[in-house]
Amino acid sequence: MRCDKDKATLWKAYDPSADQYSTLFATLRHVSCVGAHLVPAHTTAAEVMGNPVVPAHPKQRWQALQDHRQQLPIWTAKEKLLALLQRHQTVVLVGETGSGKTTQVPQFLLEGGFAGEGMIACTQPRRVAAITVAKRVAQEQGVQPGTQVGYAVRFEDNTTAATRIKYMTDGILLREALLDPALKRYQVVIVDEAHERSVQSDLLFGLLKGIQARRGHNFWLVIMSATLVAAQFVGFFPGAAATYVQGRQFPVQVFYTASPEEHYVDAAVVAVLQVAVEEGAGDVLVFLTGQEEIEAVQRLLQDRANQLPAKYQSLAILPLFAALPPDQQARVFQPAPVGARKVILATNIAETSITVPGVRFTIDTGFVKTRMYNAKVGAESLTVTPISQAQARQRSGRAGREAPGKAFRLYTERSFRQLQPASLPEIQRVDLAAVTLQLKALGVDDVLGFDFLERPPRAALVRSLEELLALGALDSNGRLSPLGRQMSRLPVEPQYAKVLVAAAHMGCSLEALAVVAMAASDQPFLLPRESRERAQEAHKRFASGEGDHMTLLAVFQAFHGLQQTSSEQWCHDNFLSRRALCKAVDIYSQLLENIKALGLPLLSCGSDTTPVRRALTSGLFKHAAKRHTDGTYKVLASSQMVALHPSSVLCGKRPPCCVFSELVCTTRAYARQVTVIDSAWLAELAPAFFSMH
Ligand SMILES: Nc1ncnc2c1ncn2[C@@H]1O[C@H](COP(=O)(O)OP(=O)(O)OP(=O)(O)O)[C@@H](O)[C@H]1O
Repeated sequence: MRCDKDKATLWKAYDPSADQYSTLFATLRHVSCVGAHLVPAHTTAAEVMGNPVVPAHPKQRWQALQDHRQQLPIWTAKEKLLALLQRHQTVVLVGETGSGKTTQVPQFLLEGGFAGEGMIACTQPRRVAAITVAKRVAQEQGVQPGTQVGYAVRFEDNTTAATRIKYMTDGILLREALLDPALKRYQVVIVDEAHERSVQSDLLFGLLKGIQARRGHNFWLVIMSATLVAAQFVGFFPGAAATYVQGRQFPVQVFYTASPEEHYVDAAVVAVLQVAVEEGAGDVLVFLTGQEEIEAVQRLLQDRANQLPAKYQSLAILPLFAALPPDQQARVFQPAPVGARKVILATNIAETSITVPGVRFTIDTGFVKTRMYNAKVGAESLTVTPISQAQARQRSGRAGREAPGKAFRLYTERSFRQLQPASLPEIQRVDLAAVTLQLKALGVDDVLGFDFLERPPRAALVRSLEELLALGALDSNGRLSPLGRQMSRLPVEPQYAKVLVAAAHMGCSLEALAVVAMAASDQPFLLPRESRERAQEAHKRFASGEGDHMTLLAVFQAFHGLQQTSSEQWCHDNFLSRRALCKAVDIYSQLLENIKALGLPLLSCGSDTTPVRRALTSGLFKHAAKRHTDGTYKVLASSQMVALHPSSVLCGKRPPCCVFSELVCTTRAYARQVTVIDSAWLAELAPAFFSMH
């Protein structure tokens, strides 16, 4: 749908040549701040008013929730769905975003007796969705989250023996299948957002099909999706039936720009300000591609919103991305401070399943960051790519959850029509080593013959088998080795799992755990524009001549010993992100428990870090590189030429041989997180790989 006439002005505003743009922009840029202000994102409504928020009577609130539930379109399909499940073990349910699938279907099945004495699992591609939906459904059931309705995500299990409906990430269900291959605790598994086709859900489809064949009539599957992909699933699961739910609760008006936008980030900023100026009440959800971009937009918006005249609502700008700590993510779901409009700057983690209360407007930049595996180079990279039409619909769908909404797409209608109908399934474009290891651990010996919904490229599967063989996770017959079984129990990529197991045998578990936890966390070094040089000086204190991993280790060790009170000041003085370091400590503790559970020794190598670098070599050898005469580096496995990343402490130091964590492809190929090694270690620690090459 094109924008209606009176709103055309809004979109003309994106055309720099149009008067509207310059007028509005001038207003926004030059009006001095007369009372308009930004409410700090963490201020609650009660704080702004100076009064506590008075909750409505719980009984009334519960009744209102029940009334709301029954108005959802899915209620018209309740009886039909239950009747279908009496006749079919698998039902594919297609319904528009906001029709009520995620929140209602598990409750229908529980009330319909399908859980028997067991549980209903409902999987989500993302943890934030699993957590928020579980909390909502617990409210609707009138119970505390974690009791009858609970959730489980990586590093957090909020369920008890009383739990009957369990929301979880698809990865968690796969991990449960490692210990309980028939998933006996569950009578029903619901795979939600099936169209997203995450690697984990693609593995689940094949696995669940096998479980259903073995368990027979006591195990139901419900595959839910907002897009029309029913035929593929019906064809895959024997005897499956499909059903459709018409309609959504509230309409969403979709707007496009009149002409293509050159800079989508700028366009997003202007669009938010225009909503603030031209639209009525309601919060705004903006889709961007990643943390750095979100933080940049947050700064820009804060600067510009400060100049809005007082008559416009203040903006409470809140980021939302996967690496954000849970308490900060939770702020997004709280009401906006009184007199303010929430502006949520999110990655695609806000794209499916979740309802952000208050959101009436979405702004869709049309881009997403996607993981792509380059088989030639044998490395993955994160690239900003256009979204698919299905993603655009999901994004718009977030606007009409509690009332009619508006979706502003920062691209033309023509561009929308040119987008792919759906994104390429993740399993077709990522490194499959982790997938193959998981399948082997689940008892699937013939990975090439596994019943995939859509088979990944054979060459990619073969390559992943070779990689696991080189890591020692498989024996020469292609079966999971004892080392491979240990690796499969560690919730990190296979190469890091190998580092951890090797480190345990080399007497340096504690150091390796710290390095892996730091590598898995976010960038800890802060470089504020205004004090860049001071920050660089501070960071130099941790720099190790042996490379970035040892530098990360030094930072971790210095931080880990601090008290909570002194750590804030210490991080501030050293220009380090306390958030990233706390996250690393969290991951460290989790991995420590995993290593203990495997019965591996937990030893420290003290100040000689040679064993840690050797352990790193035994996992990262695929990323080993030797210095070339011209100072660039040749990756031994692929012969690709790379440079050391400018952020590396080794940049300019030219060590003869190194291993690195990842390849980053921007204007040229860079090795990021680099460690100096002795080239003789390669043949010693990865003989299978270096004889193959
Ligand atoms: N946390 C919440 N707070 C407020 N309302 C909510 C919440 N979660 C769900 N709702 C309400 O329930 C409705 C149905 O949500 P539900 O997630 O079940 O829909 P859905 O069909 O699964 O949508 P999608 O495909 O987008 O996930 C929402 O539109 C919203 O009105």
